[in-house]
Amino acid sequence: MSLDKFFDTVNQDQDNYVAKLKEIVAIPSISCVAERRADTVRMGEWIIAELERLGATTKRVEPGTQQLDGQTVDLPPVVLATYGTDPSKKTVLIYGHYDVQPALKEDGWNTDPFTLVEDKEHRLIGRGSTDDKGPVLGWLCAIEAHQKIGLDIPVNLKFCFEGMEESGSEGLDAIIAAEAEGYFKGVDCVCISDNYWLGKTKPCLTYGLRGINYFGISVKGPAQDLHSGVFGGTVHEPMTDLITLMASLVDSQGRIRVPGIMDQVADLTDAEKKTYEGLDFSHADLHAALGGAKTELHADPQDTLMHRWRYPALSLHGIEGAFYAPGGKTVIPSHPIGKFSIRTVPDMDPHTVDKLVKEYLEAEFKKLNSKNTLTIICGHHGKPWVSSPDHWNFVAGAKAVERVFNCQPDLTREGGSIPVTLTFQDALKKNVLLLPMGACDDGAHSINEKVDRRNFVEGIKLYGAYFHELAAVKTE
Ligand SMILES: NCC(=O)N[C@@H](Cc1c[nH]cn1)C(=O)O
Ligand SMILES: [Zn+2]
Ligand SMILES: [Zn+2]
Repeated sequence: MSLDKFFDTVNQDQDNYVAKLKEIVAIPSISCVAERRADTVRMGEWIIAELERLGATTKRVEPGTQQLDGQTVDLPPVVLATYGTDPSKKTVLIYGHYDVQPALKEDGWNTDPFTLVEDKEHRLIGRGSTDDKGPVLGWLCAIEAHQKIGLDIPVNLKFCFEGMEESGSEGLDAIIAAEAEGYFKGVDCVCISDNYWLGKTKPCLTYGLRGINYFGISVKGPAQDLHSGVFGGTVHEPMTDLITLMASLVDSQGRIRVPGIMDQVADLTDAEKKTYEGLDFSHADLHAALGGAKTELHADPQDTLMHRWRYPALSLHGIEGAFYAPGGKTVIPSHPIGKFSIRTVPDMDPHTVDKLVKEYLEAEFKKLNSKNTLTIICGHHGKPWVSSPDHWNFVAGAKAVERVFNCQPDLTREGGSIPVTLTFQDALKKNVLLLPMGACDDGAHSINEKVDRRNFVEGIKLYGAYFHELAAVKTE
C-alpha cells in the first residue's frame, strides 16, 4: 500500500495544523492551580468538539472533585472517544493529556509562553507544544488528512485524553478500572505519544518509564513573616531548618542520602546491560538538551542513560512561601514548604519510599533541636513501568518509523513518568507502546518549550503510517 498521497496531504496542510496548535497553546490548561481549572476544562471541551467535528463518538467523563489551593474544584473531564467500530479491524487505544505545566514569561521565556511562535529555525515555541498538545493534536490531524483524501483508516481508534497528567492523573485510574470491560473492551493494543527521542534526528520506540513519588516538607514557625532585623538571632527560622533538611536529601553528585532507597533497586543484569549498546546517544545530545551546558554527572554516555532510565533520582523543585521576587527584602518567611520528588525504578515500592523518606526527615529534624513544627507531605505516586519491545505493537511502530524516516528506531526507556501506562497494561492486559514525536532538546517543563515543525509534521505522518502498519502486522 502506498501512503504517498497521505504524506503529501500532511505536507500541504501543515500550516493549518500549526494554526490549530497555536489555538490550543493559547488555552493555559495548567492543571496544578485552581485559578486555571476553568481553562483546563475549556481545553478538554475543545478536544471534544474537534473529535466530534471529525466524526468520532465522544463520552465526557467527570472524575469528581479535588481540594486545590484551599478550594474544592471539579477535576477536568476525561475525554473518551471512538472512531470506527468495524469488528474485522484491530482496535488501538490512544492516550494523551491536554493539561500543561505552569509557565510565566518571568521564568525566562523569550516570548509569551501561551502564544505559539515559530522562530527562524522552525521551532514552534509555546507551553504544551511538545508536552503534550502537539502529539494529541497530531493524532487528530492524521485522521483529518485521511478523510481529506478519502483514505480508509484500517484500524478502529479509541481515545482517552485527560487533563490531570501533570498533577498525578487524579481520578483516571478509577475510570479505567470501571471501563476496562466497558468502554475499553475490545482494545487490542495501546499507544501513547508523550515522551522524546534520544537525540534530535532519530525516532525511538519506548518500553520503560520511571515512576515518581512527590513530597512536600512544611516547616512552620511564627504566625506571620517577620522583620529579620527585629527577630533575626532570636527565633528558630523555618527556612534555615528547611534548607538543612533539603540539603540532607541528596549530594552534589546526585547520590540519594535517604537510607534504604538504593537497596530496593533491581540489579543490572548482563542482558539489560546489552540493551544500552549501540544506542544513538552521545553527550553532545545531552549538551544540546541542556542549552549548551556541559554539566553531566557521569563520564560515560551509557552511565548517563542508566541514571536516566534504571536508577532513581531525587530532585529538589522549589520552595513555596519563601521570598523569591527581585529585590532585597529582609524577611524571615514563617511557613515555607520545600518540594522534591524521587523518580523511582524497578523494584521500588511507592509506599516503602514514602515511609523511608518520612522516617529519615523526621530523624534529621530531631537533630536540629528546633522548636518549629515539621510536617512531611507525601504527595502523588506513580509506579515505574518496563515492558517488552518484542510485541507486534512495537513491530508496527518500527515499520512506521522506517516508512516515514527511513531508519530503524532506537529502543529506549525514559526517565519521566506517565503512571497511566502501567494502569492500562494491568487493567486491559494489553501491550503499550510509547511512540514519541518530540526531540531530546524540546524543553518540556522548561522555559521556551518547543516542538520542531519537522517533528510535528513527520510525527503526524508517523501516526498515520502506524495505523496502516498495525492493520498489516501479524499478531501471532
Ligand atoms: N510527559 C510526561 C510527563 O511529563 N510526566 C510528568 C508526570 C508528573 C508527575 N508529577 C508531576 N508530573 C513527569 O514529570 O514525568
Ligand atoms: Zn506529558
Ligand atoms: Zn509533562
